[in-house]
Amino acid sequence: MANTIALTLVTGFLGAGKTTLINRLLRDPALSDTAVIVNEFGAVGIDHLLVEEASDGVVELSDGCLCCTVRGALVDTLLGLDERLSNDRAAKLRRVVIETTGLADPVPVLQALAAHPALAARFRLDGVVTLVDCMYGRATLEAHEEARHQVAVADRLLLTKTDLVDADALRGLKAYLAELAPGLEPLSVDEMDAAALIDCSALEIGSRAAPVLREASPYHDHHHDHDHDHDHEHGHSAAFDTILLTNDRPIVGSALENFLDLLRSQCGPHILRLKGIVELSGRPERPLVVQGVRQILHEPRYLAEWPDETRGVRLVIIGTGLDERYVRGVFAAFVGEAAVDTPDRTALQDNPLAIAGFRP
Ligand SMILES: Nc1nc2c(ncn2[C@@H]2O[C@H](COP(=O)(O)OP(=O)(O)OP(=O)(O)O)[C@@H](O)[C@H]2O)c(=O)[nH]1
Repeated sequence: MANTIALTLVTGFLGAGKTTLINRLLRDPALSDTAVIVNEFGAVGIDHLLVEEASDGVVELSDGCLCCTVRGALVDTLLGLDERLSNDRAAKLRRVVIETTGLADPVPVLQALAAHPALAARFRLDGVVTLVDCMYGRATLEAHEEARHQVAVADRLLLTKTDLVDADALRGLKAYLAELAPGLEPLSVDEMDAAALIDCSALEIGSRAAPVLREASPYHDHHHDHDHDHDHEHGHSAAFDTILLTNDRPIVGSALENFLDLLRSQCGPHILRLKGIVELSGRPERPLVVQGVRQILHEPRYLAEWPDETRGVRLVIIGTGLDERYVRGVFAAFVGEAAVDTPDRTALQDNPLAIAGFRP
């Protein structure tokens, strides 16, 4: 079975909409021959919980960022994919979609895939699909080299959140993207079926990635941080902090609202991404998914059911220059665990701004 499985790398900065696209892909009957590999960043895996069909066909690759520490794990996962899937899915397998973390530089991942003889014999790179968030795309691209690499090597550029910007902003972003990836016409992610969006077989594949691959040294000298709790600093353009906040009891809706509101007002410029699964005390049977990208909180939604046994509150905050002690102190206050030297919740809640949608 030589070289028959198409590989698609889905990339895009934090919060660009990768998981949303993956969920669309998984619902598309045209992709029943597809397996998805979801890469997690940081000490906690939330993404795989948000991938709705967390059953056969979805393989979680956790505890590291694909572009550095888990390249070996990716190779192993691809080579051992048959054992991870049902016989039926393995027999039908024609495509593998790899969702990278938002911070991943796709170049070393592509290098790892291209350089491995056993992989090269079984898989062919169909394309790199890069999602760009129309709200924050420009600022993100200007600030983060990884994001520019994601665009530079894209075979297909997909614009997300076009519904949140006006025509002028969209034109401006497209002009900027045309400088980074000349000749590549961005498509809106809503423009066609999910399967068609990721199918790059008609394009001249590899042509965009090739020069970047040639320029980059195959094993650039990373500072590897295998712990991955904080200081995700290994060749990325800046240090990224990840803070995991957990509490094993449900939280009151208004306390969650006020916590998030305070967090955004006090730490907003330092937050790149916030996501979590929350048990609200008024509605414990269904988990609330909280999503934030920079200062914007997206509409929270309830999942139909809990994806695993864990209850309570799980929130991940990824950012730069975050004051972890402050964030933990405020969280502890809102979940009722204030220590002596942390702020009092009543004082913190004295905040007139409320975020719609959190009350059950
Ligand atoms: N309005 C709007 N919201 C969107 C769109 N695409 C994604 N979102 C929302 O943006 C938030 C982040 O989307 P995700 O799909 O989780 O983004 P991601 O790229 O997987 O995020 P990371 O895994 O953190 O890198 C979610 O609340 C989505 O519902 C879009 O086209 N329009």
